[in-house]
Amino acid sequence: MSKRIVVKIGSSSLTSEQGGLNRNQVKFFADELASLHAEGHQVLLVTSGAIAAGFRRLGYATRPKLVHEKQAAAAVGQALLMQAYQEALGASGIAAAQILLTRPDFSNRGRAQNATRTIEELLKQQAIPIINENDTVAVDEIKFGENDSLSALVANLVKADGLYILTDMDGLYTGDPRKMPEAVRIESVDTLTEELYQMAGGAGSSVGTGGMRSKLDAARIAMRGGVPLFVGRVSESGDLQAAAAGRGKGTYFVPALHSLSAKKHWVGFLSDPQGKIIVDGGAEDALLNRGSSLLPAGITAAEGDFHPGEVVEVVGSDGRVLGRGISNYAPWQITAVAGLSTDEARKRVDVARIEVIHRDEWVAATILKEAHANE
Ligand SMILES: Nc1ncnc2c1ncn2[C@@H]1O[C@H](COP(=O)(O)OP(=O)(O)O)[C@@H](O)[C@H]1O
Ligand SMILES: N[C@@H](CCC(=O)OP(=O)(O)O)C(=O)O
Repeated sequence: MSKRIVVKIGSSSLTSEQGGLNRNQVKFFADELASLHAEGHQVLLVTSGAIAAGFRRLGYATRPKLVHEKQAAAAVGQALLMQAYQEALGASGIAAAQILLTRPDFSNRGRAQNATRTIEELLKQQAIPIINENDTVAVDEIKFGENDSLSALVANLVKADGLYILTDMDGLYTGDPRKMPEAVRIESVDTLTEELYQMAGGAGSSVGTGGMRSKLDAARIAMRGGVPLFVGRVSESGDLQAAAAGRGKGTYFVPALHSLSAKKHWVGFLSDPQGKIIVDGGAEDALLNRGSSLLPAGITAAEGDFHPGEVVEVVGSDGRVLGRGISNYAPWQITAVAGLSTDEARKRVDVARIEVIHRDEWVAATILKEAHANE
């Protein structure tokens, strides 16, 4: 059966500690991806390595530490990286497509939809989208730094059937095997516990960034999106196909069966609320206990500067956050109809939908907390 597969390859698998791209490794991974592609799967690649590939070419002796230096190194290395993938995938007749993303590309629904549409078209045309963070424009507050979380967000965005995070270690161990030789591999994980986080350490080499800790962060994102995840090593021909078939050298993370719709997932976990709507006790009960939409009658006020279609928090009369949803109204329209019956409201405002927040575009705070508790 054809699957949609996101593969993430870390800097440590593609570059050497002294800097520079290992073209043989790029060729090896490109061939692995081409094999999956030839089996009829839709393949997306999230690749790191721009900074590590570029710093020596730019004249730095070691991987730079300052943000603008890393950005400069990435600008050089990203071109080298893409050139190597183009060449290696081209040999199998596959077009390699570069996509550079930053955090707002996920939190802004319009941008997320645009990215999705482009990716869908590339997949339809049998290309392999090759994704990295847009390092030259990402500043501190919006930077992923490592690509593990980025790959999980991509997997959720495209509703992947699986995410494969490839690294230099064959899975998550009970401790960092570089420091604890007695550590043993964990074969499968269905709940992310504090204990697991204690076992996961930082990066294993000077070119890697997040270590196993950032891979667990990625697992948290992928699992709440319902995407199964594999973290492990692909070092011999056929390893990636084996991993995709459930026989990989690594750890499998199995998400809970139920998951939110893509839209609710975006509202709950990716969006950036732009304001607040304050509601009375009746609306609170309707939203939290009766699965209803938010109607004008239960609203007391709106705060913030948001536009219809943007996400807002819904707050009870005591200030507690009840959840968040997409507002179909601007704040002035809410003020005009707050407390009115639906019929009265219809006479005062011209809106696409009379529900201020539709139930399909609403996520209760309890669901968000539950998701965190299970992580
Ligand atoms: N509990 C653990 N199990 C396995 N590896 C671990 C663990 N804790 C820390 N690590 C380290 O994580 C490294 C992989 O992450 P990282 O260096 O960021 O690579 P990448 O560039 O592939 O993302 C391994 O080389 C290993 O040294
Ligand atoms: N965007 C950066 C990623 C940095 C990095 O090393 O990430 P990772 O391999 O996930 O630890 C780059 O391409 O260099």
